[in-house]
Amino acid sequence: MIDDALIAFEGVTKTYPGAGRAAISGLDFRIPRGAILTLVGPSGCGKTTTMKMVNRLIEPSSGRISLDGKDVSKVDATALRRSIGYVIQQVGLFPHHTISQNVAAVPRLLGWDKRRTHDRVAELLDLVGVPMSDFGDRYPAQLSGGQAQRVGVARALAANPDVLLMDEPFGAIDPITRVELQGELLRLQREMHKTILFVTHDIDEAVKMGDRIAVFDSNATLAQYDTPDAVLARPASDFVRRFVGDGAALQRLKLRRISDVPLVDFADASADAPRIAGSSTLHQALDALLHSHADHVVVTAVDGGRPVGTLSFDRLRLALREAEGAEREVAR
Ligand SMILES: Nc1ncnc2c1ncn2[C@@H]1O[C@H](COP(=O)(O)OP(=O)(O)OP(=O)(O)O)[C@@H](O)[C@H]1O
Repeated sequence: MIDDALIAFEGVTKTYPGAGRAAISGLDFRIPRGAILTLVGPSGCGKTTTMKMVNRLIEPSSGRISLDGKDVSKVDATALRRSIGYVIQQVGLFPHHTISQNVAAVPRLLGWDKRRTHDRVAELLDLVGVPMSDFGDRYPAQLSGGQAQRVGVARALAANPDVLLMDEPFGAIDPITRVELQGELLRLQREMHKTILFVTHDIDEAVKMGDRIAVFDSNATLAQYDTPDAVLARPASDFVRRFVGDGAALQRLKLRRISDVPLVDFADASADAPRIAGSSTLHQALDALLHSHADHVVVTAVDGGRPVGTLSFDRLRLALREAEGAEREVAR
């Protein structure tokens, strides 16, 4: 809902001093409260510039950015930055401070008392899977990249900000840990409902993490702002189509759960059909189908594994087409 936008860009352009062209131009978009917006695009298209204008690390050349209805250029920059969580790729932990001290940085600046700060740090370190009892007294150099990134997330959340800015937060992490961290952030977000601006150059990550995606093109403009499914199903331009690349249909299967699709009675299920939980994605169902000789999977209930129906390859394909049709109806 437009009225519930927490962050709004209106006609925002940034040209760096001496630069021949704008780093980003004519930006207009809104981020609904509690949503994750992923900013994606090729290197140098202006993603980081866009993000840094929200907490005024960079000032726009023209246009207006508002946060909860307030023009950010009218808010004290230090107070603004303390009210917004910020996570970057290189983590940026203070090397000579312990993990606990790092997470406590903003609460200290805000004048929280010792007890409150300690309890908050302990709560957050537990939440991100680097418990204070094991890690609190270590220094950043004594952590793995994945652990340091978790601490970076805890630090950004310390003062419970409404908004999180995340600039390629998992960009330097190995692929397995990266998938783990993505899953954990999504799990946290289901409880936290923060408004998150998440920069990535990886379209797969943008699709997985975003409630909405903003695709920037190499001309420093917004090429498409839409749901991940709509970007994959209906790229707004040749540029977006090329950027999305091959495999858009497969990607879309990752966005739907088996439980969203009407199932067929399991009475006729063949004995060698693979079994898969209804909470799995259609992509996982297809993977199971391709690994078996059966033409359907048996879908089981999340609690207890009781069979609740079957899903065939044809039904899976139909489900994707129907979803596309329904979206077109909504778009009209
Ligand atoms: N401080 C600066 N001074 C001058 N030009 C800059 C500055 N920061 C960025 N730029 C230029 O602005 C453009 C956008 O840069 P930005 O860092 O926002 O892109 P990006 O999409 O985040 O790129 P990447 O994915 O490579 O990090 C680039 O052409 C860059 O060279």
